Parts: sequence; C-alpha cells; structure tokens
Amino acid sequence: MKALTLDNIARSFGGLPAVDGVSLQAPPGRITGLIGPNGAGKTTVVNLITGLLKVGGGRILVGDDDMTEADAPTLARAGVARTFQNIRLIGDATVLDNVVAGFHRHEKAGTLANMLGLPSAHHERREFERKAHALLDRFGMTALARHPAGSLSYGHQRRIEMMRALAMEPSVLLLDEPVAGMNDAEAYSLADIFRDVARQGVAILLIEHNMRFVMSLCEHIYVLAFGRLIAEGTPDEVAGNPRVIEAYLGS
Ligand SMILES: Nc1ncnc2c1ncn2[C@@H]1O[C@H](COP(=O)(O)OP(=O)(O)OP(=O)(O)O)[C@@H](O)[C@H]1O
Repeated sequence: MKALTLDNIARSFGGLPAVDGVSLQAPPGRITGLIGPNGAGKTTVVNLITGLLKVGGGRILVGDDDMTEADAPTLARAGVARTFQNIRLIGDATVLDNVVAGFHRHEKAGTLANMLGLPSAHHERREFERKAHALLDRFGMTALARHPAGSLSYGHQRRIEMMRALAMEPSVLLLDEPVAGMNDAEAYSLADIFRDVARQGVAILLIEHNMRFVMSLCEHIYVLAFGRLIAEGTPDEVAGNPRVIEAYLGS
C-alpha cells in the first residue's frame, strides 16, 4: 500500500503560476478530495502527478519512491492510474475490449507472442477477459459487454473508463471529475464503488466540482484557489471556512 505525497509542487505557464507550492497527501485506503473553483489548478495538479506535464519545482512521491521526473509510462508501471475529465475510450471497440485494454500494464506474453498468436498470449488474453468480466459484474454492465463503447450513454462510458483504470490494479487512483454530467443516482452508485476500491487499500485522490459529492465521500479535503491551497480539513471544517466560501462565491 502506497501513499501519494506532493511536496511543494509548482508549475507555471508563460511565467504565470498555475500551481504554486502545493503540498498534500493521499493516504492508502482513503478517498482524499481536491476541490477548487474554475481555473484553480486542479487539472494541472493531476497532469503533473501523471507525468503529462513537467514539474517546475517540488517533489512527487508514490510510497517512498521519488516520481518527480517519471514519465507517464513509468508512473503507470508504478501503479498510478487516472480517469480523464473528457472521456477517452476506443469508441468502435466493445465494452469488454476497452476494459481488457486496461490490463496492458500486466501483460507478460509480449507483443511478438501476441502477433504470432502463441499459446502464452491466448492464455493471457483469456485471463484478462475473466478479470474484465468480474469488473463488468461489479459495475453492473455485464449485459453490455459486447456493445460498442461509443454507442452507450455518458454514465456508462464513465463506468468503462473507471473499469479500465481499475484493471491496472493501481495503488494510486486519480479521479478527475468522475461524476461530471451524471445525475445524483448515477453519481451515488459510483460512490459506493469508490468506497469499495479505497477499502482495498488504494489511495484515491478525487478531483471534483460537485462539492456535495466530495463532502459525502471524503474524510479529508484540500481546497485550491489560484494555484494555492487555501484550506484543508474535514468536510465540515472546509465548508465553514470563510476563505473557501469567498473563493467559491467569487468564482
Ligand atoms: N497548457 C496550458 N497553457 C497555459 N495555461 C494553462 C495551461 N493549462 C492550464 N493553464 C492555466 O492554468 C490555470 C489552472 O488551470 P487548470 O485547468 O489546472 O484549472 P482547474 O482547476 O482544473 O479548472 P477547471 O475546474 O475549470 O477544469 C488556469 O489559469 C489555466 O488557464
């Protein structure tokens, strides 16, 4: 089990700081919230953690390992998985194939074995499919396994994205606005799955606009505004903090 630790990370664009000395910790087995008004720097933080953007200063640790300079594939191998604000699926491929694609990190048979159709590759594919079916079952999507992912509703596509991230069996899971565009019933059924994943020892960092949703799910919440942390604490502490209220009212 590994914690995600950000130690004073920073990043500017064209001389303007987007993330300015942010420190936080997402411990294993917990869902930690990161909230903030539009343009606060939340997505930039996620892009820094996942190696899509280079860090301008500070350190990123996964467990005890310094991942500050790691690129996206290295981070994925270290067990850092994410979902995107804009869903990224293979629209023409089936739901099952999209989930199986998430097992990529665990591939042992190798590309050549796959190309040649060797038994080791077949065996591995069957094992991935077995695990993918277990995920589909958990997300209540077994009946849709053979449907093209692109033909499904937004809520279902979000679930596929989540399954793909979980297929990596991550130690750290970054959820970038996972319930955006969902109704309350859809959002709260996903919340149960997030709780379940955290209970298995995964460190979850939940980035969300929907305050109510974050408050119901997280024990500890960090609040960003203009690239800086302006508050942290329990949902009650954060909700009652005048700086937070001001940041949200002013946005
Ligand atoms: N690639 C980029 N080039 C220039 N400026 C950027 C870039 N990415 C982000 N920014 C700026 O950095 C700041 C933080 O943006 P970011 O997208 O991280 O905020 P956010 O909290 O995720 O916002 P939202 O909730 O609207 O997605 C904004 O002022 C934004 O304009």
